Amino acid sequence: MGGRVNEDLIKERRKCTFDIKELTHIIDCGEENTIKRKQIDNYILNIKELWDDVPEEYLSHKERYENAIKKAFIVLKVLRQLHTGNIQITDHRTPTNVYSIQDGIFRNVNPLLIHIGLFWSTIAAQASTEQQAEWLQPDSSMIGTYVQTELGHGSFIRGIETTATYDSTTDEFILHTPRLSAYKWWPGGLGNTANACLVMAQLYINGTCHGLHIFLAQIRDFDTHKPLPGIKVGEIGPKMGFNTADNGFLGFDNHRIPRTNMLMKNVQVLRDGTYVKPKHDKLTYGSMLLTRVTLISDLAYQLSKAATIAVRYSAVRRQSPIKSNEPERQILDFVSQQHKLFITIASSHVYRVVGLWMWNSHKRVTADIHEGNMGQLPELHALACCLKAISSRDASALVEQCRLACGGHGYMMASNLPQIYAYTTAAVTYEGEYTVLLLQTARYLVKFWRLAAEHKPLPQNFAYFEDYIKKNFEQWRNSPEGIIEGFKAIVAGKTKAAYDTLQCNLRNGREFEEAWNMASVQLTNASEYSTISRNDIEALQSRYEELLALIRPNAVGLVDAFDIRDEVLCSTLGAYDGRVYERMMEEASKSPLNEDVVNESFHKYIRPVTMKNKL
Ligand SMILES: CCCCCCC/C=C/C(=O)SCCNC(=O)CCNC(=O)[C@H](O)C(C)(C)COP(=O)(O)OP(=O)(O)OC[C@H]1O[C@@H](n2cnc3c(N)ncnc32)[C@H](O)[C@@H]1OP(=O)(O)O
Ligand SMILES: Cc1cc2nc3c(=O)[nH]c(=O)nc-3n(C[C@H](O)[C@H](O)[C@H](O)COP(=O)(O)OP(=O)(O)OC[C@H]3O[C@@H](n4cnc5c(N)ncnc54)[C@H](O)[C@@H]3O)c2cc1C
Repeated sequence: MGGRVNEDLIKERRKCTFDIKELTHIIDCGEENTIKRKQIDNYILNIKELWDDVPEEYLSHKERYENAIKKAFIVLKVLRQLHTGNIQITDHRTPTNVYSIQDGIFRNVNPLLIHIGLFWSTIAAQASTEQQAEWLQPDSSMIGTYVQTELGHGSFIRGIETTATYDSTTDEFILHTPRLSAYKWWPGGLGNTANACLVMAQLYINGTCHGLHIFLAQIRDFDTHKPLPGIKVGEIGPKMGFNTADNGFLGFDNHRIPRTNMLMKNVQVLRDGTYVKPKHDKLTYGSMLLTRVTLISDLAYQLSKAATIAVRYSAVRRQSPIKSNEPERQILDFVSQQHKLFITIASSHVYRVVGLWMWNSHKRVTADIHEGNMGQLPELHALACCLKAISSRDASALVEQCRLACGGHGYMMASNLPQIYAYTTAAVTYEGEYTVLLLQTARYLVKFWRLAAEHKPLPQNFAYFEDYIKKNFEQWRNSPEGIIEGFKAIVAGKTKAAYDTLQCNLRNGREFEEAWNMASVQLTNASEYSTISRNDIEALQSRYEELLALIRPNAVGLVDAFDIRDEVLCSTLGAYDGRVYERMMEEASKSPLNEDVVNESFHKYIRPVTMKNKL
């Protein structure tokens, strides 16, 4: 859409006091990544078949999938070319959003998300060298997915019922779904797209269960795409979001796969049925750990999209004068609006930085694991659980806050805020449900509290538990260091309270698991435990209001620095030029209900009633 940029946005951009490009480069982790991202964007923007004229909301469930899968394979081809061809990408999984353009292409989810994001990465991390050489061929016919959750078992994966029984006479595993609750349910791309999958199943050898292991199974014929004999597979139906992801169900009726299809890097089953244990029990859960880490950066990016839309709109939208004799003000001038939006910008930066830090920690810990050192794995797991849970919960709450901050227009699908919310809130549940993951972190903290309470040596990271017990915490100081100290006190106090409740439940004769369950609200809830006083809170509040006023002139600059193209934002409210009302009218004109001046339903249903009364 051509035309002038909105006057208010022009003024906002003139007010900005910092170098927007410099911040963009920081966000992209270096100017070279910004250049790379823009190269990819421009390349992909020129592929016409990837860009729709008709908003996907007007398509049926089936049409949406068909449109998305068409695009997914064009994108897959481009990604392969990028890796081998003229634009070199060195580390495509760094969380710098070099592929953020995909959000614009799909406005929803790439049906190959799990194929690219989980299937290949799990093989790369958990298959033996020989298996990788065979399966990770660039011209492989496999389109895969990650099949773990069952109709009856999501969070508690030890309860998974699908079995893989070793048959030494044929050197095969027999995959079986014993009952309805054991049907696999949810995996992305399983419904229609995948012809292969990684299945999490209970391994049985000679009647002994060895727990959960991962197996590669072909489920559809590579040529005809028909389900193989013994496979029942399909799509699970419409969801709140993720509607282009063809999430599916899957049942096995004694389906045989070769023994060598178990992922055997960390654990092996030999030809004679000998089971060779892994070095750590939970290495099989490695893909979940990696995805949790990756998600933090993705959620930061979703926040930056929502903030860009809501801040630009708030600079353009004028509503109510502040003083009665003045013209209507930009809604961005209302301090309550600033409070809603600036926290979103800040949170995006926080989760971007912490996501990158976690990404690097994951790389470091994985390298240690390759050397046989598992020492850092529990801490990484505890951090990943907590940060995945908190970032997804914060991101969905803040995206919703941005939607509300755009008033009624934020409720329009054309604002793209409802879609960003539907996408973001799914992450609270998948890849480890919020409460369940918080309880994993609580389990880790309580272990160290127990050491502190028993005056046993603590690792350096937990020295503050001892400080709390010895009341060594300094008086509250209004400074970044003071805030960190305050947080440490809160963690220590909260852990102590939960631990005390747990002990009390145990003293009252409860079994540990039951005592844990009774303490679980305390284990997941925070309280105030620091030495902060009422005066400190008042000082913090006024500092916060000062900061809102300081950020105000830079608000548009800050979101411009996220450098998200209009084609990715897909929003009538958030485009760079701020021509909100023109875009809204243009989008409305695409509604099929505007195709005919008089809709045929008038003649069929309305007129017979309204005119009958007149006759
Ligand atoms: C690329 C982007 C893609 C985005 C789209 C993603 C689409 C979505 C995909 C999915 O959702 S896939 C399915 C994901 N499912 C889950 O995340 C299930 C969540 N549940 C669990 O992870 C586990 O059941 C549990 C809650 C961690 C409990 O596991 P389990 O019952 O086996 O454990 P316990 O016997 O209680 O032992 C806990 C023990 O194990 C340690 N631990 C647990 N997980 C890990 C891990 N991943 N890595 C390392 N260690 C782990 C934990 O610390 C405990 O240790 P101890 O305290 O006993 O020392
Ligand atoms: C969009 C989407 C995509 C997905 N993609 C995939 C995929 O590709 N592959 C795949 O295998 N799976 C996938 N999943 C499934 C996902 O991993 C599960 O939904 C998730 O792990 C939660 O399990 P559940 O749905 O069974 O919830 P439940 O475990 O039944 O949880 C329901 C409630 O019970 C509570 N609860 C459960 N256990 C405890 C406990 N121990 N203590 C306290 N409270 C508890 C939870 O907090 C929650 O409030 C996807 C899910 C979604 C929504």
